[in-house]
Amino acid sequence: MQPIAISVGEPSGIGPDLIVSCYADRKKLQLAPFFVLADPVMLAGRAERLGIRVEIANLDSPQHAAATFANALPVIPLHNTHLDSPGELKSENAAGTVEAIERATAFVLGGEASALVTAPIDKKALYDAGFNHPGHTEFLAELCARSSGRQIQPVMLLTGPELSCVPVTIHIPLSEVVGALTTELIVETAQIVVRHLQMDFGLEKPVLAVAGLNPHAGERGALGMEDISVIVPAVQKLQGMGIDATGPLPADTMFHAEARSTYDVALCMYHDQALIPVKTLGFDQAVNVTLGLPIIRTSPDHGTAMGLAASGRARPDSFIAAIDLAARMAQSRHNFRTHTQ
Ligand SMILES: NC(=O)c1ccc[n+]([C@@H]2O[C@H](COP(=O)([O-])OP(=O)(O)OC[C@H]3O[C@@H](n4cnc5c(N)ncnc54)[C@H](O)[C@@H]3O)[C@@H](O)[C@H]2O)c1
Ligand SMILES: N[C@H](C(=O)O)[C@H](O)COP(=O)(O)O
Repeated sequence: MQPIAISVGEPSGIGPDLIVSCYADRKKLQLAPFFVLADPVMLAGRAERLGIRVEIANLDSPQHAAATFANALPVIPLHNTHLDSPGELKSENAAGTVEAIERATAFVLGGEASALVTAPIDKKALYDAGFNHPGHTEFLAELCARSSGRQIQPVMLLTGPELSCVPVTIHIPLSEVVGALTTELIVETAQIVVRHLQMDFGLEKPVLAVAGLNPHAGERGALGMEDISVIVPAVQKLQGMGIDATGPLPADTMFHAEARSTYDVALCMYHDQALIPVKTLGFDQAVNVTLGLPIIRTSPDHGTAMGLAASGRARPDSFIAAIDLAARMAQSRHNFRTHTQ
């Protein structure tokens, strides 16, 4: 397997802390080899602030990253510089943050890396600098579409040991959810989820639970019609395709332990319906995965946690889980392709 590419994320947040601390503990954690798209001076500065001894090797390409990994943290330097300003956003840093995502993605698309792990970005800081994508999920879809020349619908999966959820609508205001939710979108999202659960997670016949939108899944139309007019036809279509899907289920009672044991993934209608239960049950272990892309991409489930940058108090667990899951998914996809070709 090729090494994993990591984009540094927002340099003022905890991304750099997690990268250097995971590298320092790589043997104990048995991490798959990775390289980082980052400003090596900023990264070395953060390691020093944290009192972590890390040797950094600047590389031109990922070619020698796996061999280097045992002795030094392989870093492909950004063309843009990153100021080391923990906890303080700097507008000058935005260009390097976007560059890291773009170049790391290109290495995975080009086959020089097996998967992409993204450290968190501060979305508003990038919006203010002219970045016009809601988040990584949508940006990665555009980068992959540009490279493949075909339209890509990205799907966000948040997965933890106790629960996996997919929001059908992602980064949009709650007031726009009803307008964006269509039977076609639910069906297409579910199909992408099923395909990737088979290909990347080794599940032969995934079971989906589809959440309702309104209280009590609309109370038979008395508390909103979308459950009947939009979600029921989607579930029927999916069942007609042979997909094991049930719903719409009242969202308030589908996440308790016994309910969770009946499905592999909950298909939720909006961002917080999906992410609140996953992060509540496993904030330290859950991983954000983008499905629907030609590449594998994972990320920790948390954000930049600016207040913890350079403090030594950022928990690395979700970042470790993101690296581990990326490596397992890359292996699973490789096995799937080998067996189906
Ligand atoms: N993948 C991503 O790029 C990603 C994911 C989520 C949020 N974000 C962005 O991060 C920024 C901050 O978002 P937020 O404040 O809502 O969420 P956050 O996850 O950064 O922080 C929420 C709370 O959890 C704590 N926390 C987060 N990670 C932690 C860790 N590893 N160890 C210990 N405590 C931790 C924080 O200190 C804070 O109290 C926003 O701009 C948001 O868009 C980015
Ligand atoms: N919606 C995600 C969350 O709350 O964890 C997060 O914002 C990350 O989104 P991207 O991976 O698209 O940046």
